[in-house]
Amino acid sequence: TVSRPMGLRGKQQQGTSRIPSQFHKEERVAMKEALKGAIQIPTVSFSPKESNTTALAEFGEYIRKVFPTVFSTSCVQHEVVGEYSHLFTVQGLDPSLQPYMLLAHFDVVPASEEDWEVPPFSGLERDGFIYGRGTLDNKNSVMAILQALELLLIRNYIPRRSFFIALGHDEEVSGMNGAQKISALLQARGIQLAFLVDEGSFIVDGFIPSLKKPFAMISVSEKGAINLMLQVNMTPGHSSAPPKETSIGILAAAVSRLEQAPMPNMFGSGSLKTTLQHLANEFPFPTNLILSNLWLFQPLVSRMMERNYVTNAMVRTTIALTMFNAGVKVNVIPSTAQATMNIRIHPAQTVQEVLELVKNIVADDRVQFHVLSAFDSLPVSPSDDQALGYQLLHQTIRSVFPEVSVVTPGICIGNTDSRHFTNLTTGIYRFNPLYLQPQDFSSVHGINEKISVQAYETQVKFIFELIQNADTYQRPVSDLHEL
Ligand SMILES: CCCCCCCC/C=C\CCCCCCCC(=O)NCC(=O)O
Ligand SMILES: [Zn+2]
Ligand SMILES: [Zn+2]
Repeated sequence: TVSRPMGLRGKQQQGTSRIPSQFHKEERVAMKEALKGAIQIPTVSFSPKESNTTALAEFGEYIRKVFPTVFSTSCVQHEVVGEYSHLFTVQGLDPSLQPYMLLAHFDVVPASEEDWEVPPFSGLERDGFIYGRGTLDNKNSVMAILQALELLLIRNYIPRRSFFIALGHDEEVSGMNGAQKISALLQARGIQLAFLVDEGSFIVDGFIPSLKKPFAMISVSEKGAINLMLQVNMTPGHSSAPPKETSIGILAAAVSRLEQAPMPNMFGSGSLKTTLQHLANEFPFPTNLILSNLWLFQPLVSRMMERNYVTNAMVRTTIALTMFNAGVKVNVIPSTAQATMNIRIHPAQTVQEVLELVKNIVADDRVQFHVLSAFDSLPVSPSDDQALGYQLLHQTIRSVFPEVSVVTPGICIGNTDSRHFTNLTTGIYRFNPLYLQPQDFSSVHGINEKISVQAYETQVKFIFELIQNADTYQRPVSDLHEL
């Protein structure tokens, strides 16, 4: 079924006139140049303790320079939180309306220069694309949110509904110093949010071979995670007379067992089932019938989902080996070997259950387990007709991307700063108004990350529209009758 945004009637609210999302040539040039400048600042998070703080501070100066109206308009207050993160409070005209939040982050993962076609912090434009680390994850959102607000304020728009813009500086390494502190600050002020919009999902295109049309997936939850370090200690010694087993060999065998034994397929108890049911009619025969009758074909579909990395990540807990350390010299048998892995937990499992499974697969008492950090999957946000945030996104997708016929709830396989805001709202939505194809997904944390100039302009337009839609929302007629 293709659900329609039932809660919204698209009618103008008295006193607020609609501003068309049309930008003239000079504005469009300025907005892409502003994004390029943001990409050129290497705001890299290396680890929770190591980031490029000079660049983080420079980024703060940069946004002041390119968005002067945001920083000088009286209805917008700006605060720096946790040294480098930014919180903007945009005061709306109607205090009876519950505020919402637009969330994004401007730190990025490292990028090694030699692998890229263009230098990753150059922000170079080539063939209609702006290249660089952060063009999709997530400086595009940071800049588009501020750009949309700048353009609205220049046009003398005064919002009716208050909203916050929160820009985190350490999302790629936990968000503890940025998003978490912003959340605590707002909680101390007694703020509750109507909803929140963050990065995390897209208009997805080409991830399922027989589905030819792109669809918008709004992630209403995200997977849990464990950062786990395995360690083996053995007696060190001379490499000329090695023991039968070394710390490296024991650990390598343990992690190999983990790679060879995937966690169970949880398709039957996950939200991917709901997502596919929403999409069933978009598939050709016989897939449409198969997806409409999951009671019968669930085993078949759950196996189909395992065929590519992304849909596989949606049906099970995944384990990625990301760091491996041992040894200091070629003729010295090391005492210690360490392997660190990043586990993403399917919502149908808990941290404890997954740790038990991992221990049973390793099945070697010489391997020590050190949990570096862990959290369960996030609560599922509402996506029904009454869910304001979901319906506003739905409405805005329909108007900005009229060619997209299906909007569906889904799960985010990555983690986002939004998980720090569960104390402020039950309506957490992860959606980037951009098309994403498998090769784009590979570039996120990978090489040659890029955004088309046209896609970035559309992202600005989307936020420009979303802010105005949040001001013109009217409760459904059925609700009003009940009053
Ligand atoms: C039928 C379903 C097909 C679905 C295809 C899904 C396509 C992929 C959509 C979203 C990709 C997830 C992006 C994740 C962004 C996470 C941001 C991030 O890097 N956070 C840090 C971290 O997770 O470590
Ligand atoms: Zn991100
Ligand atoms: Zn990221």
